[in-house]
Amino acid sequence: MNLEEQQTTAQRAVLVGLNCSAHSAQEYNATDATLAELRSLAETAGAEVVGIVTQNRVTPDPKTLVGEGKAQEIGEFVKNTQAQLVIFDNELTPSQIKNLEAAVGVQVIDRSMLILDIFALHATSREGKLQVEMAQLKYTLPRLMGRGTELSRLGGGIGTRGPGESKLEQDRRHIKTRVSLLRAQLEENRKNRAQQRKSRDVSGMPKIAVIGYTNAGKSTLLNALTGAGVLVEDKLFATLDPTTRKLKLANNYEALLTDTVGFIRNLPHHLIEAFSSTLDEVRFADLLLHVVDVSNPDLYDQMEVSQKLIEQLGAAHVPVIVVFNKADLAAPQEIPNMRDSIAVSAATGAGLDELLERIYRKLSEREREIQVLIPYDQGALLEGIFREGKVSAQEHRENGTYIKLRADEALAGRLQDFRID
Ligand SMILES: Nc1nc2c(ncn2[C@@H]2O[C@H](COP(=O)(O)OP(=O)(O)OP(=O)(O)O)[C@@H](O)[C@H]2O)c(=O)[nH]1
Ligand SMILES: [Mg+2]
Repeated sequence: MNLEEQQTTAQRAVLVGLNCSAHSAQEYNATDATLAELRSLAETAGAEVVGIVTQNRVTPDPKTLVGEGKAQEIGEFVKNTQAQLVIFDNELTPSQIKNLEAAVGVQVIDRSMLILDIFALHATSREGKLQVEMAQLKYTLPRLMGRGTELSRLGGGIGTRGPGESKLEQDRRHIKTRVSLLRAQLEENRKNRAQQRKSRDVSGMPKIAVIGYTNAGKSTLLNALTGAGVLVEDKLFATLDPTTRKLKLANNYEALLTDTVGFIRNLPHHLIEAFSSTLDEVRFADLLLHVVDVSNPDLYDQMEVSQKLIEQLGAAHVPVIVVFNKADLAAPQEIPNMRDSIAVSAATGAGLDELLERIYRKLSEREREIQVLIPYDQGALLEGIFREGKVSAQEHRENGTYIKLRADEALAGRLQDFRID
């Protein structure tokens, strides 16, 4: 049975956001935008949001995050609305969860647990499931530990679902063994991916990764450009497993386009760690298409979040084209004018031809290191090599001149027959 079908009626949920003026850390600053996002996340997980409670406080309360009085107020609200679940926008410690559950009388989870829950619902591949389980064992489990029988009473609700679910009632020793096993399997996966990448590299096709905030339209763009048929949904984190398709460009030039898992603010770091093998697709790409939902009022913050994650993933060196998607929903003056950016609509197809051209141009500018041996009777080639390439080594050999250089696509193409790398 599908996990999503297990929950026949929506769980009624109250959302809570704390805004601490004295805190610079983003996770302590719930805003209208983060709460709107929390609502989408909750609805994607199958909850019905019955109310939102907020508090402004100078610093978080170590015991209950919000103040004691506020916690009681939430409890009242839960009773009046017959809510079954309280979801905090801010990160909670295991002891805060325990104290809050005692105060409000129903299950309490935080934003990261909710995100992991959605990941658990949407993971389909074996690798995806292993990655989610690893993150759940590391993040969710410590927050659910020690509740013993209480857990079975709460059983199966949002925040406790997924491949890690059956492990929740096992003891720490078993969990440790499971974590080591998962780590070994994920390492194996990483090696396989590296191997796959290597064989793709041999094909010489450049690799493009489609990245960006969740729900920006990455899968829709992949489908529109390649006819891939990837699932598209107005839900957060519809895509967890990367899909790669061939992209045909001008002059019979081809590239590999990969759709990736979406980004979101305050992404649990255990999740980034667990997904590192799929996120390697980003680091080793030759070009990133950073897809932005230009119709979202939160677009600048979303772009910043994606930018930071690109850096965190070690992909800051990869060239980027910013794709302002959903242009059909935005007024032209709302679309930012930036270097290396383009407005498109993956839904209507507007702007896609120009995007393909830009991709082609950007990839042709791409430089890579090659090694050539130029026979002495082909000396005329040397002039072009020294004019257009960046030569780092040169040596006269018996059957020609050996040269190591960085060359763009055009030069590398001209030298194809003389390559020895
Ligand atoms: N109006 C409009 N809607 C779009 C456009 N592109 C995508 N959408 C819609 O936006 C929603 C999200 O699209 P997806 O392609 O699933 O987004 P994604 O970035 O892959 O999302 P995740 O995989 O969940 O991170 C869907 O409802 C799409 O139909 C567009 O250009 N215009
Ligand atoms: Mg997607």
